[in-house]
Amino acid sequence: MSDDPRFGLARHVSLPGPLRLDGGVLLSPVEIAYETYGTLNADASNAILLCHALTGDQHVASAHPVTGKPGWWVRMVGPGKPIDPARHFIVCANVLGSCMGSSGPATINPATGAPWGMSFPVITIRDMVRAQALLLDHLGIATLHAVVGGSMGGMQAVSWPATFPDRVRAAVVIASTARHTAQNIAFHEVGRQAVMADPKWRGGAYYEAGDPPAAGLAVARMAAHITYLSEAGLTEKFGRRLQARPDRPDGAISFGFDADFQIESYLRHQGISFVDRFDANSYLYITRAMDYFDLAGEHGGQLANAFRATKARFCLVSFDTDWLYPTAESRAIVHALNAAGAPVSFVELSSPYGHDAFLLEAPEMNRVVNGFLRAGE
Ligand SMILES: CC(=O)SCCNC(=O)CCNC(=O)[C@H](O)C(C)(C)COP(=O)(O)OP(=O)(O)OC[C@H]1O[C@@H](n2cnc3c(N)ncnc32)[C@H](O)[C@@H]1OP(=O)(O)O
Ligand SMILES: N[C@@H](CCO)C(=O)O
Repeated sequence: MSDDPRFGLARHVSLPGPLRLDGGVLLSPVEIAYETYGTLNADASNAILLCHALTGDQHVASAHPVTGKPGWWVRMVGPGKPIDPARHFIVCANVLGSCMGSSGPATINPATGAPWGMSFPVITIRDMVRAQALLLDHLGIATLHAVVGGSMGGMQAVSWPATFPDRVRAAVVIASTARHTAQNIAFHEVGRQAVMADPKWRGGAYYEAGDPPAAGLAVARMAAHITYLSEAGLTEKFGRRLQARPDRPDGAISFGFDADFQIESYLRHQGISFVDRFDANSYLYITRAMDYFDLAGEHGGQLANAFRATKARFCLVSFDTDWLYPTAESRAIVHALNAAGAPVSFVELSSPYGHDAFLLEAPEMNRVVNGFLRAGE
């Protein structure tokens, strides 16, 4: 860990709260693990809050402590990048319910001295946002220069001006939506049932045995990962090609149930590597939070109502091959912003990579985010 403010500083804070959750529970204390990059300027006007997606974390531009891989948005965050520690004070916090240091099912319930497990309260995207606001209070940041996020990070980004209309000047919402559809909920339910069907899940009380429901979580990730890709991307990357195996040097079909196709081997790899870095109960809680997300529902059934009180500028970005949160979902937000009279720019970008395109090299996305942020500086 470097003390150089241009690089990520890993921090953790235990805030007394209490935080009143949408489900009615008062959470106290509120543990938040977060990273900062750059320096807060004298009038605290250069803060950017980055919001991570479902399985992301605070390590946005620093190496992941388990996998050792570079942070999940090094393409967007860093010296000379659109979100630049030379200009911005960048904050990225592990969301409530996750497993990288913030309060969640794997953390200790102070009332019992044992991990919360499934007694952790059900949380919402708005609860995540409120926890982030507590962190900003702690950091002395009254108003954000911008809040930025993709996928579930975009749900938080679009919720921020709706929840705290005066605390954010700009929101960048990428590959996201203002609500989960029946199809979104359906895929999540398949994943949750895979976790719960694993006998090692034990009703969520697997921490002390040290033997988590890895098989169930891996299957959940495999199913979910398909939704992050596109048919064109899968065809280009794998097609119907067979996986090379030591027992089949001629590359012929094996007529069995091992991973014969490259796509099968790839998905198994994605599933197996995921369980090393993620907690199964957190997966249940966060997917549930996403399923409950319905910004219009939170505002009397009219999405435009969510934006009437804010003066924030908005930037919406979608990808043409994202069938998880297709462009129509971004357009619905744009229409609501127009109806509310909020300034918004919107672009649909072309990419063969589906939903996860926002995590990959996307020069156009960087150009759009850079231009939008600079216009407010
Ligand atoms: C947004 C956030 O907040 S962070 C969370 C985001 N991170 C993730 O979702 C991590 C998992 N997701 C991914 O890997 C996503 O596809 C991306 C977009 C992040 C990365 O995409 P890409 O760089 O194109 O990587 P790709 O999808 O090809 O996966 C590469 C991995 O598959 C492996 N792989 C590729 N082909 C095969 C195959 N036929 N058989 C087995 N493994 C394979 C590679 O060896 C590599 O393994 P490694 O990650 O252990 O090094
Ligand atoms: N692949 C990303 C985006 C999913 O929405 C993740 O796992 O968090």
